[in-house]
Parts: sequence; structure tokens; C-alpha cells
Amino acid sequence: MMKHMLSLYFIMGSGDCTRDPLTVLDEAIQGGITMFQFREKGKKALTGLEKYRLAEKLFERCKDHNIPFIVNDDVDLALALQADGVHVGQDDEEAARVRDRIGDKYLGVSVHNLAEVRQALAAHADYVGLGPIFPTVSKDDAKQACGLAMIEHIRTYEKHVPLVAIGGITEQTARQVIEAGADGIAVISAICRAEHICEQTKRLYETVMHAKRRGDG
Ligand SMILES: Cc1ncc(COP(=O)(O)OP(=O)(O)O)c(N)n1
Ligand SMILES: Cc1nc(C(=O)O)sc1CCOP(=O)(O)O
Ligand SMILES: [Mg+2]
Repeated sequence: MMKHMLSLYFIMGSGDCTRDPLTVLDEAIQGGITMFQFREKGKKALTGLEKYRLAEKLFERCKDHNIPFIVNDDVDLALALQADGVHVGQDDEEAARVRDRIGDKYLGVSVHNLAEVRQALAAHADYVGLGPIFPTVSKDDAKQACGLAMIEHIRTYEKHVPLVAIGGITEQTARQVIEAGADGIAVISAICRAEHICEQTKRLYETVMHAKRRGDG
């Protein structure tokens, strides 16, 4: 996997948006997101055909702009849409089984420690999502925040694993997250709750790219 794709990974479902999800995605794309995950969760989450139809529309937008489109949890939906990949957590369908089902599509796995990173790599994950780095308002069942030190710890022992950090990351903390060793940031609220989504996304993108360039030197 190209680590650049993880630079600014936008995650969203209808419940995260105060405006039309398609408009939100369009503005985020204009702002420079590098990857998108459709995560339709929560009390008012769409299901069945409604969920499929929304995913289909969001996927079209991503295709038009060459943004990889990843489906959260729902492997059947990813296969039905022929999406670019799937993201699963520790309590979802087992990563090795998902890999068998999706072939060479992207497989992302949520991790919280080094042991889980190694398990994910053994299951042939393309990248890991480590979090929550900071407390988050976007996931009811999130674990305790692990802090920047966990990124550094994992990077010390797994130098090459494509790693995106998630959980409570903002424009103010993005730089530290990259400096700690993440290849990118995955965010919901930093984009969905912004007043001006395109401008905010641009600032996040610039912050991440600036920190990455400094790290290359
Ligand atoms: C990039 C990324 N990292 C972590 C997660 C969290 O996945 P999971 O633990 O399965 O929780 P849900 O998102 O399914 O509630 C993620 N979605 N994306
Ligand atoms: C979807 C998700 N997964 C997490 C994990 O720790 O695995 S935290 C999280 C929510 C991220 O949203 P925000 O950017 O608003 O904090
Ligand atoms: Mg999950």
C-alpha cells in the first residue's frame, strides 16, 4: 500500500453529518483527503437498501477523484459495490477470513498495541488503524486513549507497517501524531464538525504534509 494514501483519511457516515453527506464528501475531496471510509453506525444509521444507495453515491464521488473507498465492518457491502477495501476491528469478522474473501482489495485492521499489529500483519493487512490516540466524541465504545507514546512504541518495533492514527485528532495535534511515527491521520469530527469543511480539510492536509516533509529530512 502506498503510505501516502493514509495521509488524510476521512471517515464518515450519515450520522456524523449535519449536512448532506454527499456535499460533505465533495467539500472534503476538494480540500484534499487521500482516502475515505464509509462508516454507517449509530442509532439512526441507515440499513439495507438505503445504506447501499448512499454507499453507492459516495463511492461514485470517490471514483471520480481517485480516492480509495473503504467500507467499515460490512464485507458483504464492500463486495457488492466492488469497493476498494474493507476496514475491520478486533470485534468484527476475523481479519484473515476477510482477507480470503476480498482477495487483493485493501484490508485495514484496528489495533491498540504491538501484539495486535503483528496479528494484523500475519493476516496480511495492508495497514493498521491505531487508536484512540486521544479521547474521541465519535465512537461510543472506544477504548481508553493510548496517547502518542503508543505510536512511538509500535514504530520502534515495526518500522515499515503502514499506520494511520485515529481518535480525537485535530489540526492542533496532527503534527505531533506524524512526528510520533504515524503515516497519516484518520478523522471524523475534525472534518465533519468544521464550519468550513473544504478550508479545514486543506489546513489538515497541509499540516500533515508539512510534518511528513520535515520527517523525511
Ligand atoms: C482507520 C480506522 N481505524 C480504526 C477504526 C475503528 O474500527 P473498529 O474498532 O472496528 O470500530 P468501528 O469503527 O467499527 O466502530 C476505523 N473504523 N478506522
Ligand atoms: C472510528 C474510530 N475508531 C477509533 C479507534 O480508536 O479505533 S476512534 C474513532 C472515532 C474517530 O473520530 P474522531 O476523529 O471524531 O475522534
Ligand atoms: Mg469495526
